[in-house]
Parts: sequence; structure tokens; C-alpha cells
Amino acid sequence: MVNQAVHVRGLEKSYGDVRAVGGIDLDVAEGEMFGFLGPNGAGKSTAIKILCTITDATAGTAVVAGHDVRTERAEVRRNIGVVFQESTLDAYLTAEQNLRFHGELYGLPRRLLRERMDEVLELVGLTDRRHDPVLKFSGGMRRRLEIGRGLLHAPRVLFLDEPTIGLDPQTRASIWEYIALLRQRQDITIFVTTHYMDEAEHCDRIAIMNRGEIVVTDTPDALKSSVGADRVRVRTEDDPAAIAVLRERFGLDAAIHDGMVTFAVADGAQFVPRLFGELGIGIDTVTVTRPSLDDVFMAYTGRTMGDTEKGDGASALARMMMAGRR
Ligand SMILES: Nc1ncnc2c1ncn2[C@@H]1O[C@H](COP(=O)(O)OP(=O)(O)OP(=O)(O)O)[C@@H](O)[C@H]1O
Repeated sequence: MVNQAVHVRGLEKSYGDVRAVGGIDLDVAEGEMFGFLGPNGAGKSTAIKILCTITDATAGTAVVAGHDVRTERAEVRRNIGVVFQESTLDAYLTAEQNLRFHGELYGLPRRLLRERMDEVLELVGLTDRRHDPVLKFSGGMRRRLEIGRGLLHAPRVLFLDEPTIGLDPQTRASIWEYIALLRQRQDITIFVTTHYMDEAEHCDRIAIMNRGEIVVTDTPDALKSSVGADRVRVRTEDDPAAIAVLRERFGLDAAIHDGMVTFAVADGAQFVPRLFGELGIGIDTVTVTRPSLDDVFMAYTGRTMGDTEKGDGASALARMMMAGRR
């Protein structure tokens, strides 16, 4: 049997009348890269806070790395690493001093701490910058250092909350290269929240949360298939006539969006040659789009991932975590 890194049953959290988490079940296998998506206010931060032992659930159980978050808080904390979107590094300290401070908080013996510092600095590509103060680092380097710091005490589960928010596309790509490398080198489970569709594609499985409930959990491919149809967009010599033919001859419900006749079919690549043969109206351009994770997100939450912007929930989470450590 595959061991569970995260095992959650009937987890609930209410703030007064607000049911932030409404009785969720969740299983994440050891070694999985698991993505947690959902619009603002869906309950992701609250669920993660419970898993990281920052707040208590109102009901239900959660076991992380084999320990109960309610009754074995210290063991859970020893076995998890947490990286928040907002930097909690001390910019006036060097990379190494930031790591040492964290290692001491976790009570790592000196020799082990030295070894682990060498390892994580190498992993995140900052060995030659270890004596530089963090204020000289770029945004991407800071994030890499934070990921390295989250790994210092060799956690079994790493929680990454929006690890690349606010970074440029090139830096985002390089952070994901480090995350991929991390997965190859270390036996670790990664639990990540993101608002970027391309990043969600890196996950083995994704859970989409909406209004306190997990509405679906599956692999990115299976999720895309579940929302089904391909989207076909055509520009023709007579769009209203084309819409009528699509309805009468093909039984398809088409409409004009952004100046193109747009409709959905199960297999666009097979359908397009038929369309050219049988439409009887000149076609200027045609495009076929497979469902994306954004379509999946839209189908399950009624919003696009791009609509979702960060509130201050995660920064509150970062502040609480740091307060908890002192
Ligand atoms: N400390 C709190 N007190 C009262 N209500 C809260 C508190 N924290 C969260 N909530 C409410 O619980 C619900 C879920 O919020 P949560 O921050 O978990 O959502 P989220 O999915 O993480 O959103 P975001 O993407 O914006 O971080 C929201 O309605 C929010 O207003």
C-alpha cells in the first residue's frame, strides 16, 4: 500500500457563521506533487493552516507525515517545510546566516546543520553566493533561498504557497526547474498552491476547491478530459449562414465570440476536415483548442484562474507561522 503523506477526513473550519472549510476529504501519497487550486476565499489557506498546525479544525481529522495535526503538533512541524509567497528572509543577513538561524530554531546539531546547509545551497544553486547579504539577491534568488531554507530540516512534506507569485516568467520557469530537481534528488511530497495554469500542469494530481468544498481531484489530463469538448473557431464568408448550417446539419450550437463562429465538439481534429467538406460556405480560418486547465477551473468554479488574485490571506499565514516559531 502506498503511504499517505496527507490524510484528511471530514475536515471543517468555521469562523463564526463563515464555513471556510466545509468537511473535506483528501489523500496525498508520499512522493506526489499535489496542486491545490481555487478562487480567492475558497478555503485553501485555511485548509493549509490546519495541515501546518497553525490553526485548529472545528471538526474532522488530518494526519500529515504520519502524525495527527491536533495531538502531535511538534512532530508534524518537524516533518514539514513551509515556503510562503511573501519573503520571511532577513535581507540584512547573508544567505548562510538566514539558513543557520532557521536550523537553530529547529534544533539541528551543528555538524548536521553544516552538512544540510551545503546540500541545500547546492540544490538551489546558491553555493557561491552563500556569504552575500540577501538584499543583493534578485527576487528569484530569494525564492530559491527560501525553498532551500524550507528543506533544511529534511522535511517529508513541503508546502509551497504560491511559490512564484510576482516573479517574471523566466524566473518562474527556473524556480520550477529547481522544484523538479528537488523531486529527483529527495524523497519528498510537495503540496503547492498556484494561480498559474502552466504551473498546475507540473502536478501529478490537482484538487480544485470552491466555497469550502473540494469539487474535484484528479490528474491534469483526466481533468481536461472531464470537461470534454474541444473548442473550434472558424471565420467564414457568411458567419450567420454557417451558424445555421452547423445547427441543422451537424446539430451543433454555435455562436459568434470575438468575431469568430465558435462551438464545441468532442474531437476537433477529426471534425474539421468534415467541416471543410460539408459546410458549403467558404472558410477563411479555423483553429481548434483542446481544453486547458483554465477551462477545467472555469467549469468547476465558474471563474478563470486569471481572475483569481491574491488577497492577504497568505501573508497573514506567513506572519502567524513566524510568530509560532519564535
Ligand atoms: N481569521 C479569519 N476570520 C474570519 N474569517 C476568515 C478568517 N480566515 C479566513 N476567513 C474566511 O474564510 C473563507 C476562506 O478563506 P481562505 O483564506 O481560506 O481562502 P483561500 O482559498 O485561501 O483564498 P486566497 O486565495 O484569497 O488565499 C473566506 O470567506 C474568508 O473570508
